[in-house]
Amino acid sequence: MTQVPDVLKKIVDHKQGELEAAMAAVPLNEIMDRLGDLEDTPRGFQNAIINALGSGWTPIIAEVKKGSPSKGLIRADFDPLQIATTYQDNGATCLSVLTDEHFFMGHLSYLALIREQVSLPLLRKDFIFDPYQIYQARAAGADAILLIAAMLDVPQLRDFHALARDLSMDVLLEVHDEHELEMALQTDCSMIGINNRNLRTFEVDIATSERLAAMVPAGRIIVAESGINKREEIVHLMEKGLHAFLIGESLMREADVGAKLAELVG
Ligand SMILES: O=P(O)(O)OC[C@@H](O)[C@@H](O)c1c[nH]c2ccccc12
Repeated sequence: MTQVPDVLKKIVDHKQGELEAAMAAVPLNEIMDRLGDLEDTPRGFQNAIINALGSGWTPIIAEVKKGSPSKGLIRADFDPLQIATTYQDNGATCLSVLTDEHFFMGHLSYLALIREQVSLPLLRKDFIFDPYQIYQARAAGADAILLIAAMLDVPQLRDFHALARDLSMDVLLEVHDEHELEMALQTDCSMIGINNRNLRTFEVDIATSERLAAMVPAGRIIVAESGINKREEIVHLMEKGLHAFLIGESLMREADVGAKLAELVG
């Protein structure tokens, strides 16, 4: 692991406490029992993206996001289920659901709430550093998890990816520079997210996606993450080899979320 950005350190420190409380309340063996009883199987997150691409559709992973550490409250009138339904009705391919409570104003329970009413595959968007969180994600109704290279080492990335696959979930492995991309390429994770947001400065530069995508060998799905506002940016990034787009804030800021998503899907 290289230098972990301060904000990630702060988040992980806080989450360590939350994790201990969760493990005390619901021990891992109980979660495992629940998983054994789960009737539903994960929805193919990566397959939904591949199918969209195959039919000439722009794959957008629309994010259910109330706030963030850099922006504070993004949307005051926040109803996760209503937003998820609007995303589904307006052409989203998959959904990303923030489950971090303290920094992103999300909740783990949003996954099950949304899953009941919406048929799109769901990504648990959180900061994962312990296998417990991966089991917890599946039990809560996630179809895929996010792994962040900036806060894990290569053996962890490999192990966590393998565990997610054992539980039939997909993995979006997030990188934001060349070094992290090299780490990602040492795993067989087939879906790589390129975060345009620098976690040290919070600055967003869409050129990051373009620069790093050029270094990804064929055969992996490449997702551009953060700071995407316009259809033209998506068209440009598609020409540069990006396959899918993870978009939160520019949707959540609109009064008419559905119209904005329809415009981005094109
Ligand atoms: O709201 P934006 O700029 O469209 O970005 C969405 C998503 O990329 C961002 O929320 C994100 C990317 N990686 C993360 C890791 C944790 C929490 C959040 C994120």
